[in-house]
Amino acid sequence: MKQKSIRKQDALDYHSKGRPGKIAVVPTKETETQRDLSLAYSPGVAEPCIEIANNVENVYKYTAKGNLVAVISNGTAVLGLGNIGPEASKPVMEGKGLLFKIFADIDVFDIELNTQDPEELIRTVKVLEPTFGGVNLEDIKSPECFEIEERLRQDLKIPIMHDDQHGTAIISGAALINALELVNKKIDECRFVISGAGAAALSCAKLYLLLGAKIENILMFDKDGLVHKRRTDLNKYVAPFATNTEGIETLADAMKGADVFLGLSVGNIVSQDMIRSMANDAIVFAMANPTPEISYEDAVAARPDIIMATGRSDYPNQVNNVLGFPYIFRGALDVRATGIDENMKMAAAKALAELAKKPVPDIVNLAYNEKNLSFGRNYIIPKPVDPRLITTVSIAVAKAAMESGIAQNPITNWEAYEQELAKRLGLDNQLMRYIINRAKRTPKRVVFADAENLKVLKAVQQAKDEGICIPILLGNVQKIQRIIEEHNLELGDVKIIDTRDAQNADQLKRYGDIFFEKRKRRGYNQYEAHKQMQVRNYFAAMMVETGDADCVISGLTRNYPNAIRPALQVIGRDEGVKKVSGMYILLTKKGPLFFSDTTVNFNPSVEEIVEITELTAKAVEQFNIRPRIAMLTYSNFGTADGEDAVKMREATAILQRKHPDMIVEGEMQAHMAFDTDLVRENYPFSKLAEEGANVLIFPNLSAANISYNLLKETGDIEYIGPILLGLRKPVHVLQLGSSVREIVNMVAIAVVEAQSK
Ligand SMILES: NC(=O)C1=CN([C@@H]2O[C@H](COP(=O)(O)OP(=O)(O)OC[C@H]3O[C@@H](n4cnc5c(N)ncnc54)[C@H](OP(=O)(O)O)[C@@H]3O)[C@@H](O)[C@H]2O)C=CC1
Ligand SMILES: CC(=O)C(=O)O
Ligand SMILES: [Mg+2]
Repeated sequence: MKQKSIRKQDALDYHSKGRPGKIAVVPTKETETQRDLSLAYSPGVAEPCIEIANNVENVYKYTAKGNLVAVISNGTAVLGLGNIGPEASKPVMEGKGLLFKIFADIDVFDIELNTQDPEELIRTVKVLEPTFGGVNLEDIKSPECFEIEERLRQDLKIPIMHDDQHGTAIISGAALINALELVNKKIDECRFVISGAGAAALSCAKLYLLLGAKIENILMFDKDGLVHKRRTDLNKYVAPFATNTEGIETLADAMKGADVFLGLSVGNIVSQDMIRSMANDAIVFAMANPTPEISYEDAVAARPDIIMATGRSDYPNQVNNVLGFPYIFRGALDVRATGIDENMKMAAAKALAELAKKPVPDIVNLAYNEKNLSFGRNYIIPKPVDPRLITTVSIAVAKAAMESGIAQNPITNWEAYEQELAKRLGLDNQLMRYIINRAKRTPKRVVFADAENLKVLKAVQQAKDEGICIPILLGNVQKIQRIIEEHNLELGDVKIIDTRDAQNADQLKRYGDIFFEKRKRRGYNQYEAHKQMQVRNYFAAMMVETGDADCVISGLTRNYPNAIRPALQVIGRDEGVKKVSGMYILLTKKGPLFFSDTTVNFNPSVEEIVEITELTAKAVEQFNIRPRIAMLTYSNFGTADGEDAVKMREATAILQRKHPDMIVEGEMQAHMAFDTDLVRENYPFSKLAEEGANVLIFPNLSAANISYNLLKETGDIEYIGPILLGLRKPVHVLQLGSSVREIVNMVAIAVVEAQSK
């Protein structure tokens, strides 16, 4: 249920590796030629400038303003870390930028301001208005944040929201609606204890009142204790929540018999006894970040009837404003709302609450390694990776803005808008997420043939932490342990086998006997067969062959044919397979592309092309993707009769005859695989006329190899491969230069494959 906690060094490495930080600016127009540059900059750029000068509304037409949000902080209330300053807040603000982008395709400039003076901050944000389509204020401490936001809301004509106030209120409001429904309690009868009287807590409390909570049923605490009428230090935002109840001093007193605890303060201030003292079916939202008021484990261990939520992604019920801000701004920007009003916030809260009750898509279950998430005590609110959030919440917000009369650009075709929203979700990382999560469901034993390598060991660490595999390492025990220690890896009691160690003589003997039986009439004498087992790639393959492991990740290599020989000799091909082949997956923005054969067959015959295509189609289906196959060469449907053109034409004909349901088309040039307009116009019969290809089969190894290498080098595209197709059991060979991430991806692919063997 819970993921392994994040290591400090991993978090630091993540931020510092490669280009420091997490976001960058990328051009969205062509910039290749001198003409492009003349259009992008002087002289061409003067034309949109003049158009905007004539009518300022044109700024939305000719610039990025309409999709650009400023995430602005002064670093005074950064998560629960307090006033740590503007520079120290930057990783959080870049993080918000990243989330805006991946969840709602909104571009962000994060702006960290070196001021604690509200007037200066207000003035600064005001003068920034021309640049941005919206402003997300973040981690600005109370009470200053209230006035700052209020004044800016009045003065700016673009949507503005202090996320810690309203984002948090919306999400926790949705979670509260659902939690109360589950425990069958009425909000107006519930007793609330709120720890924190800052930006988030006050805003949540106000929304709870709107939802029906009674102010006399709320006890609020700040750093100095109970917010009570007798106190003289309360500011005007907190004062309305002051109670006149007597006999309650501490949080522990207040928690007795309470129905709901809301924590938006600091970590570790609630004890198990306090949780135990609450009313039946207690609702506990311990939302301080990164450390909640009470840990998830402690709270659920304290009593069985609790509904527990935190702000963290590694436990059930993540009540975090990430579920709101990307989609609220998306909806507000798309209708060009002049603000974000109460109606829009309430619409977002209700849409979220409703979404949690709908059946959960498979991709969400997979992402959380759950079989069947459904509305209940451990699922009161949708998960952040739910692809329906963008359509559900953004549409609700856009509609509400139109109802409020603050939408300057009302939407008329909701169906088209919904499709447009769905397209905004990047597809490039979905496949890998799916594969990794499928691997996590039933992790397999993966033997790493070349474990004396830091990159491999780092990948093993990640794969183990993520729960993808049970690793077995081959190599010199001392050497591996030294690398583990030097780099502070924590592999616990992972199994390490040295194939040269006399201690493993029995296993070697057993494997040698089996190998000799297999190869005794194929060039090996008894001595050689046994000796060969000391070679790690052979030993690893034999572990899988004998059932001592489930899949092999073999060494980082330059020579592919040599590296797959042990697997072929020990494990062999799948039934009916004449030749193995290799596939690469390129993770593009438009979704994954599968390339074959990139690795094994230099110049395949028609029959071999047919087999390569069949093996590739089968592998693609394993990832739950319907293959749409283009048979590539230099000719289109008979326009040339060269050797490769004829080969691909004949292979297509055979495949179409053999597999009438297969979407396979050819022969064709590569651009015909994607340009559906061109295909419809010229070759309307093509099976790829409506939707382009996702599988590309090449006429020979050169073409395939050159193509994927060009794409990955010039397109900055992440790839996985080569994935060996056609073996009886999964063995995958790492290319020299594979990164840690690529190795982890490969492990996940091998595990998924092993699951279906
Ligand atoms: N899960 C989520 O989505 C979100 C979580 N949060 C979390 O909520 C917390 C507060 O954030 P925010 O409102 O922006 O910050 P603020 O600085 O505006 O508010 C912090 C509040 O916590 C109070 N506080 C501090 N220590 C204690 C204590 N020991 N007992 C009771 N109250 C205490 C402060 O009291 P005083 O007023 O006396 O200083 C203040 O009222 C942070 O941990 C943040 O990470 C925030 C937004 C979203
Ligand atoms: C989630 C968030 O915004 C916070 O903890 O401050
Ligand atoms: Mg925040």
